[in-house]
Amino acid sequence: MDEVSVTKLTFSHGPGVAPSLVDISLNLPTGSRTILIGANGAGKSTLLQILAGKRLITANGADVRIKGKDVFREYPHGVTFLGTEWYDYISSSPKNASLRASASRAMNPVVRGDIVVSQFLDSVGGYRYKERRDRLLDILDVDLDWHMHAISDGERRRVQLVMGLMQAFDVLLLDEVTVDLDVLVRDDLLKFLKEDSESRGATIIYATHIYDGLNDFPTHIAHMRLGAFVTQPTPWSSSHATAVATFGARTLYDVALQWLKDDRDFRRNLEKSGRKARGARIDVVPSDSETFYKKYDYAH
Ligand SMILES: Nc1ncnc2c1ncn2[C@@H]1O[C@H](COP(=O)(O)OP(=O)(O)OP(=O)(O)O)[C@@H](O)[C@H]1O
Repeated sequence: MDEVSVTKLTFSHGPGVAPSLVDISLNLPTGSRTILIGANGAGKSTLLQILAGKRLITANGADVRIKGKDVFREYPHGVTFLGTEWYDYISSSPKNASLRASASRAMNPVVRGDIVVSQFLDSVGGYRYKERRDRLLDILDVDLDWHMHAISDGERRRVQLVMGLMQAFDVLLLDEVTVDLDVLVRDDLLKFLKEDSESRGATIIYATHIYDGLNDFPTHIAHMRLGAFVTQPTPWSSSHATAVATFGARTLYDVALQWLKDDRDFRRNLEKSGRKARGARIDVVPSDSETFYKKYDYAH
């Protein structure tokens, strides 16, 4: 049985809004580590949020399962979603529903308040996972005596990651959260996640735009464009020869670059055939906003 399986998933963010995911299907084996690659807006976060049970889908024939369980009916234990919000970090397990609810109300003021990291981590159950928490404190180089209101964004992110990862997961849904980590901490974190996945058979899906230092991490890579897979999750090998044979490029970075160039060409072709274009506009008539702001521009 696949650890994660999705069949015929189409999802729109609202009535009348164009779908962000179109007829997605995927199957990921236990212990796999998949990198989702795609331009901004490709649908990576939406897919991860649906897998995390954070977005409801209408009954349109889609089937979304983790560990064999339908994520909308019987949410499986052991799934962790790490996004950019603090309350994302409380495990999706129903056991934590009340903690998640209070976290979503109270977390943002708390994490910027005058609370010491050790107390903060205990307040979200850190004492239950001491051994793993301590390992993460070392890896993420976090000082238990830091005051949450007096640390940098990157340091706050590190505390956030300790909190999110201290409970062992079976499936980790990771929506780019390493952007403000320094490269050494990021590298140590990726090593930890890889080792953790290998030793416990945990499955990871990771959406990112940072491919440096990631070549040895995934077991699979996938390419999303306009809410669909252009390349389904496909086994990845860090051997240059195998990567060239399968994907036509030597490194993950080169593969991603090629895929994103393909995406841009694809979009430009769509624009040529009538889709609304992006980028600078060569308007002859000034827009209403330009006329308005020019009129009240006292700087000149
Ligand atoms: N809350 C929302 N309401 C309406 N549309 C949304 C909402 N969130 C995302 N979308 C749209 O859904 C599409 C997919 O967005 P999504 O955030 O999943 O992309 P992504 O691949 O994660 O992008 P990025 O790399 O920028 O994070 C985009 O076209 C986006 O405009």
